[in-house]
Amino acid sequence: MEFTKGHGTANDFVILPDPDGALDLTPEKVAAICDRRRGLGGDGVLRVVRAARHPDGIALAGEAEWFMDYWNSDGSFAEMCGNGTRVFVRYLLDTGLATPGDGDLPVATRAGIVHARVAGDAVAVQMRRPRLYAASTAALGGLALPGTAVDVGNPHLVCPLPAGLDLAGLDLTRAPHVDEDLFPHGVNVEFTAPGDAVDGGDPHVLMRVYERGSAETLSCGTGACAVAAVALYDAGRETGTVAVDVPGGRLTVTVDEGSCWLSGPAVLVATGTITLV
Ligand SMILES: N[C@@H](CCC[C@H](N)C(=O)O)C(=O)O
Repeated sequence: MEFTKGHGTANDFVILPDPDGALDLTPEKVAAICDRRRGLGGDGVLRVVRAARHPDGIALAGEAEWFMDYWNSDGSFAEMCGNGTRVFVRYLLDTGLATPGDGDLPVATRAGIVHARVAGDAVAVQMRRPRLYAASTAALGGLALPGTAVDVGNPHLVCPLPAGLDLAGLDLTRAPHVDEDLFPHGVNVEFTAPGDAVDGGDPHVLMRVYERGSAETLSCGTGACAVAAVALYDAGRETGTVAVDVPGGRLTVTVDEGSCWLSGPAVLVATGTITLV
């Protein structure tokens, strides 16, 4: 079958077109596709299905033609993927499955409808406003790092590093330990440090992430939204724009009264065919 490879700030995905939902995709097949040695390699799979043809999308079919069926690289599902949605939109437009109309392009996801806007290399998606809901801790290599739990449609724990700890030096080859009662379905853990001042005086944050279901990735869009919401809260603000630098590049997050815009580059890099066994 056909595939396309794409990424958003080096968060990379294998895109599988399956308009009628006919593909027998299983966790094992997704894990095999995402294997970086034995497969194509990717942080996740984006299956492109008509909303009306997927059980998780059918209720949204009146609002969006396409459903982003997102899978993590270990074969698990997630409710939402910010960078994935941005790459998904790039794919819809480049392949002509959607046309850039006058308004925003709606995409159905497990976390509801997301609206997208394209400007040159950048794709921006409007998601729900992040909700800060609990204090918790991530344990990493003997360190106990306090953080804030944030719901962006999927779960996050944002842990600003104490002064003196080097973000680049963290060992993220293993999953941080988290409170399994607070996060019964797992959690994405973001570690942050303050960035240099940026023009306009908006907050600027450096971030690394250990993703549920995909281990360390070079970027996480929903994670950047969670990090931005915490940075604004810490600055005594409810709304504003935050530059979030991840190992794969820069994401810009604007939190307003009712939503959160995530913007950054989204590119397609290869197409080909694979045999799914
Ligand atoms: N990289 C994504 C998030 C993907 C889902 C996550 N691993 C989860 O299980 O919630 C993003 O860009 O948001």
